[in-house]
Amino acid sequence: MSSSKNYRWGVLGTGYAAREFTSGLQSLENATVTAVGSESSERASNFAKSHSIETSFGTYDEVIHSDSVDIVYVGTVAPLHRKLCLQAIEAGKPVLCEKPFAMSAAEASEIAALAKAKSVFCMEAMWSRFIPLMVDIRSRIRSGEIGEIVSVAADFGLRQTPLSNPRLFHPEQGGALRDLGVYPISLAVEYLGMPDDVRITCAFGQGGADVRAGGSLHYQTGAIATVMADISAATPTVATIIGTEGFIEIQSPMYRPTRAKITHTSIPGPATQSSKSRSGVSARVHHVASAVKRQLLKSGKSLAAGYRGNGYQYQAREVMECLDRGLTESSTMPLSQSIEILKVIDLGLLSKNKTPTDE
Ligand SMILES: NC(=O)C1=CN([C@@H]2O[C@H](COP(=O)(O)OP(=O)(O)OC[C@H]3O[C@@H](n4cnc5c(N)ncnc54)[C@H](OP(=O)(O)O)[C@@H]3O)[C@@H](O)[C@H]2O)C=CC1
Ligand SMILES: O=C1CO[C@H](CO)[C@@H](O)[C@@H]1O
Repeated sequence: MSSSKNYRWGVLGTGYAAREFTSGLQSLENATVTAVGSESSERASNFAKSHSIETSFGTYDEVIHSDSVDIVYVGTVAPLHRKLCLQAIEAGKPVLCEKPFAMSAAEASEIAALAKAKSVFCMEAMWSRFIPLMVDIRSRIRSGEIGEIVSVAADFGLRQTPLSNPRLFHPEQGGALRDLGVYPISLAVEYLGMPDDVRITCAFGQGGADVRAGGSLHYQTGAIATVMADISAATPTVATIIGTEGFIEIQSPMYRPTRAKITHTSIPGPATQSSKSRSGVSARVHHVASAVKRQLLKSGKSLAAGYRGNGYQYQAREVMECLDRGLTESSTMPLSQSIEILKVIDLGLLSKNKTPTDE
């Protein structure tokens, strides 16, 4: 389904995310960016010129209250997300807000509560969930192709320094967990829900930001997720979703993938004649090895799906389709999960085993 109405978007922010999002949005036929806002009228005006946007404002507030804006995109640094989302919702404007959705689960809950009270649409810009391959993977998992999900493993690491990317090393504007960890955690929360126990530890840099974070999420069902995020070292940036009847390996970059592999597994059959005739440990080893071989023989169907442009437009299309249908939330990225992602991050940042690092 694609939205029929033409929606006018107002962009808050003029940085990297705002630029990428605006380019993506401008590739959609039914969306127009009509206004951009910044804390500096010069930055807003330059952004408007380079993206052919008709109006620029030197405040975010003017965009939110502009009569020519139907939907607000919050693309500023995270400490401003709460305030800007609340202002937009108060003004009755649907909001799409960058990740991390807020600075804490408490802030996210406040936004979600106001959106609910005012019946205004609000969604975290977790663009990964709307990338075509992720949509395909979701539908396979929902139809039971790999059975019940018991484990998710995902990492996202970039090799950056405080000089190459100061925002990432700012304890409030970045940090490994809030900036990159949201993607692995979002995947775990999507397929396993809110964990019953979070065991994440962080290594903090001299500037106070967590530069590396890793650990596990545990569920009463016995399911376990492992997550890793790093802003100072590149990691494979891959993900694996494991079910009782198979697994899906999402190739790099796991947050906007185009390739994956699905493997269907089977329960190893009874021991073969030859292994039955052997005795002791060697027979057992032979039996397990041949079972593994049989499983691998059943494996390995490639999944591939490209995406158009920079991929940021799919989340915007979701917002507009939800509005067409009169919804105040997306079922693919519900606010309850944005809150859960931040609960996990809050717990991770509180972890007792803080390790200092030179980075
Ligand atoms: N979805 C994605 O792929 C990506 C998402 N992000 C997310 O987007 C948000 C912005 O990140 P990004 O665009 O990379 O950051 P940038 O540093 O490139 O831009 C930051 C933006 O926030 C505004 N801002 C307001 N107050 C401050 C302040 N005190 N210090 C710095 N900037 C400020 C800036 O100014 P002004 O508006 O006044 O011009 C600018 O618009 C973050 O939440 C980040 O996690 C980031 C990268 C990619
Ligand atoms: O969210 C993000 C997605 O990827 C970017 C790098 O390509 C990050 O910098 C960013 O914060």
